Amino acid sequence: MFAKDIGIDLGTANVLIHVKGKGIVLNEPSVVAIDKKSSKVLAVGEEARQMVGRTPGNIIAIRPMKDGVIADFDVTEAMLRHFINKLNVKGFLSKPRILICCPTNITSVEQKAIRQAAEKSGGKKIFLEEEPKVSAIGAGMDIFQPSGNMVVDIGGGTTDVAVLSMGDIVTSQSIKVAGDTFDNDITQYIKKQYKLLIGERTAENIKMNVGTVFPKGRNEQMDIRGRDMVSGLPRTITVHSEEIGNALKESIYLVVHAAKSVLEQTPPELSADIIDRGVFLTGGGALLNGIDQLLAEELKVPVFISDNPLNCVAIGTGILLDNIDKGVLQ
Ligand SMILES: Nc1ncnc2c1ncn2[C@@H]1O[C@H](COP(=O)(O)OP(=O)(O)OP(=O)(O)O)[C@@H](O)[C@H]1O
Repeated sequence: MFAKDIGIDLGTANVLIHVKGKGIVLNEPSVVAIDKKSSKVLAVGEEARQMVGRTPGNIIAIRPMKDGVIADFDVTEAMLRHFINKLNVKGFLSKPRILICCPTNITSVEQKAIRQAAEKSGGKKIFLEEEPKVSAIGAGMDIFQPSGNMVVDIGGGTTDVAVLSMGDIVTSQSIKVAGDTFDNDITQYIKKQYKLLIGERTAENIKMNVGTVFPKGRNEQMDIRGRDMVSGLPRTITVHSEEIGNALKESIYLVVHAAKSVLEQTPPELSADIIDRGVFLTGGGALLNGIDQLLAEELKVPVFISDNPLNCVAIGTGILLDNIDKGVLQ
């Protein structure tokens, strides 16, 4: 009987689900809205994201996996179950195998609980895989050959840097500096410079539309609204690329530093391969303006933004599941 195997990118910012034969069927933010009094889940995904920063006192819209770790396990489990149930796995001809990629820093207890949540939702066999490996595969790298491949995956909560060869990670580093940190840097800068309070979503919009991390990068401006810290009233200001670039500088150099230290620990033969093939950027942070140019300048190797960086992990799960009979998953 044909089972539609399922791949899940359980990211701190977004959850993507890939179903064999269908491609990516679900792509939603990792947000859950909860009624504080009854602890009832009111909304999950995009519907819950619309509520962030806009809820009345008794409702909270939370990101259960903020900062690259599972901050609230019960809510993460409820979210995972909600998304799998949406696929109506129980209506499949036979139980699917489920491959889940989750944040790199989670504990073995959390891993076990994620497995159990997926099993309860109807999975026959559950596999967990490391995110940088799967994103490298999704970016089109052939990591199963005896040659060096380097990937820098900049997500919402973590940046994972890894050198892979023969299907496994040779050297790697994971830091809790990624998209959320950049948003927070922008919020703090606007607060300090303009005495203006802005929400999470405004900070993210500034990062995407005006932000740059390369000195000769884009030169844009944008009007933003927030609450004046002195008068308490709404106020509009205009921000420019250069000032946002300065606000992001410190965090970006932590990413550069992580990439450099992984390269420094890489065996020379594999380093030579990386010079030939270049470094691939995956995850939403790969879309940050100028990040490819900055890394190329600092690492002295070619750097490429992969096609569809936000989808690499989900695409990678599909490729692994297609090759499951070759023993690519344990
Ligand atoms: N155009 C863009 N410019 C800059 N950042 C962007 C852009 N598009 C998305 N992002 C950022 O990418 C991040 C989300 O990326 P992604 O979905 O790869 O993370 P994730 O897989 O959920 O997180 P993690 O890998 O930490 O678990 C968010 O911080 C988002 O703001």
